[in-house]
Amino acid sequence: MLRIAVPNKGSLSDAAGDMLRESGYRTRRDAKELVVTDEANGVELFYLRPRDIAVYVGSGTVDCGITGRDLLLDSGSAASEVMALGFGQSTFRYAGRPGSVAALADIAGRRVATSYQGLVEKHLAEHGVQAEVVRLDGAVETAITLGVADVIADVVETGGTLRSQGLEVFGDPILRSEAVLIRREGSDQVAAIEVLRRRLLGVVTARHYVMLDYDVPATLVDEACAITPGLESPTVSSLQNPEWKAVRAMVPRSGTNQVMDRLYEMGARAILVTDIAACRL
Ligand SMILES: Nc1ncnc2c1ncn2[C@@H]1O[C@H](COP(=O)(O)OP(=O)(O)OP(=O)(O)O)[C@@H](O)[C@H]1O
Ligand SMILES: O=P(O)(O)OC[C@H]1O[C@H](OP(=O)(O)OP(=O)(O)O)[C@H](O)[C@@H]1O
Ligand SMILES: [Mg+2]
Repeated sequence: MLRIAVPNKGSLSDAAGDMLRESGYRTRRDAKELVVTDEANGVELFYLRPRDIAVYVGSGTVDCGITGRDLLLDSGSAASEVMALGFGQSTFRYAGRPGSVAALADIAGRRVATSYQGLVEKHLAEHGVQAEVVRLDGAVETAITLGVADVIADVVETGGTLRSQGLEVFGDPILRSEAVLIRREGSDQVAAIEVLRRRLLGVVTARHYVMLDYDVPATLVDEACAITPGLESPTVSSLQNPEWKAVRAMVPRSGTNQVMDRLYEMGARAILVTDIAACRL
C-alpha cells in the first residue's frame, strides 16, 4: 500500500481532497476521519496537519504527501518536491509599519515575528542580516501592534490581513509557494508514486486546458490549425458538407476567448468549449 499524507485542515485541505478525488482516489467522507484505506487503488490516506506532513514524509513513515512548499522548506525535512499542484499559491514576505522599514538590511538588530522560523533564519543568514526571530503559532500580523516584534514574515495571499493591520510588505518575496507533492528519496514505492504523480499531473493539466471544437471552411483548415495547434496535432474530421471540416484541439484555458475571437474572425463557426476532467498525455 502506498501511504499518502493529506492536509486535514487549513487552506490546502479542501483543494487537496478535491484533486485526489478527481485523480480517482477514495477520500474521507467527513472531517473527523483520519485514515482512509482505498483498497481498489492500493493507497492509504493519512490526514495530518500540513506542517507535520514534511516531517512524516522526511522520516519515511509515509511515502509521500501534499503540503505547501513553504512548510517543506521551513521543516528542513529530507523530503523533496516531486511536482507543483497549481493551488494554494501564496508568497512569503516581510512586512512592517510603513516608514519604519524599507529594505532587508533595515531588519538588522530588530525582532522578526513568524510561524516559519526555519525559513526566516535561513533567509536572514543567507543575506548576512542578524536579527532576533520570535516564533509565533499564528495571527502573526498582530505581533507588531502588541509590541513583541518590529517586523513580521508571513504568508501573503490577497494582502488583506496585512492591510487590516496597517502593515506593508517590503523587499523581494522570500519565496513563492503553492501546494506540492513531496516524497522521500529511497522510498520503496517508486512505481506507485509514479502512478500517483501521473494521475495528479492529469488533473493539473486538465485544469490548465479546455477542449475546443469548431467547424471551419475546408480551405481555411491550415490557417485555423495554426491558431489551435493542440498538443501533438489537432484532430481534423470530415463533415457531411465537403466544403467544411471539424477541428478539435486542446487550448490553454487562460487564452480561450482570444482564440475563439480569432477563429470566428477568420470564418470558423459553431465554436464550442468543454472542460476536461482528467487526462494522460
Ligand atoms: N491565505 C492563506 N493563508 C494561509 N496559508 C495559505 C494561504 N494560501 C495558501 N496557504 C498555504 O497553506 C499552508 C498553510 O497551512 P496551514 O495548515 O497553516 O493552513 P492555514 O490556512 O494557515 O490553517 P490554520 O487555520 O490552521 O492556520 C502553507 O503552505 C501556505 O502557503
Ligand atoms: O494575504 P491574505 O489573503 O490576507 O492571507 C494571508 C493570511 O492568511 C493566513 O492566516 P490564517 O487565516 O491561516 O491564520 P493564522 O495566521 O492564524 O494561521 C496567513 O498566515 C496570513 O495571515
Ligand atoms: Mg494559518
